[in-house]
Amino acid sequence: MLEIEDLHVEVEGREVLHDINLTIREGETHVLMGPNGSGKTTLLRALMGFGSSRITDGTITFKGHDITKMPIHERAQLGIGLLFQRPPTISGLKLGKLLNVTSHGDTSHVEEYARRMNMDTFLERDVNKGFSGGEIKRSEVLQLMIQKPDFVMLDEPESGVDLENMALVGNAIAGLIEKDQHIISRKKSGLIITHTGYILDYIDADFGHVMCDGTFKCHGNPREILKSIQLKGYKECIECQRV
Ligand SMILES: Nc1ncnc2c1ncn2[C@@H]1O[C@H](COP(=O)(O)OP(=O)(O)OP(=O)(O)O)[C@@H](O)[C@H]1O
Repeated sequence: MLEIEDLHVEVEGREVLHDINLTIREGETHVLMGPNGSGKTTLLRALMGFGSSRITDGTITFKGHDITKMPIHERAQLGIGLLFQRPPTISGLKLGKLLNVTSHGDTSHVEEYARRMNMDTFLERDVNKGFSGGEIKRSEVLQLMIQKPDFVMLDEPESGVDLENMALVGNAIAGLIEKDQHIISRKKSGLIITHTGYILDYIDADFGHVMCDGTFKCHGNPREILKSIQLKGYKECIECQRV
């Protein structure tokens, strides 16, 4: 579904990502770990097409299309969705209106999904305005449930979410990437940034990757990598060099 080849990305004139190679097949879920400032969010923003993450070299292929220079809305139309780490507040745009626009005319599920995410009383509020950290994450997941992307990128979906709502968010994310379906019929793929690994209690991720200083340092079983980071820190990942 997604193929990244030799990607280099600049932010504000500084090369933040280099030599990024990654293949994500249909039905696979990958998790991305790494220390603060290593470039994880920059990668997701480059994959979504934000100009602030400027691609200087390499290619991104999605469903057989070269999307390296494609604008954001066309990538979204092709089936890429992003849950932001810190999404912007959109004053003057009601959440309900945004969901109706995102649903491309099929608004039948908007209220049902909003209720499921405990966001039905937020539909008349401006997007993210005054929302708590956990409410923002529930709102972002709700938007993805309506968008139904084939490839879902999630930037720290656990951050700011209390334990009770973590189950709600975690199960909704599992639904987004069809973890409730048998592996053979699963069509959706995901790339999830996590520091804590809490999301792994709700989705069985297939592959884990560690990013340090703007490039991948290790690939492997997500739970094994997480355990190693918990016990020995990222130093071990850098030395491991299992790339
Ligand atoms: N707009 C910007 N201007 C200058 N530097 C930036 C900008 N955006 C990102 N950076 C820098 O790029 C580097 C990578 O940032 P990025 O947000 O991708 O890291 P991250 O791995 O997602 O970190 P975290 O785990 O803390 O969220 C950091 O050094 C950051 O300061």
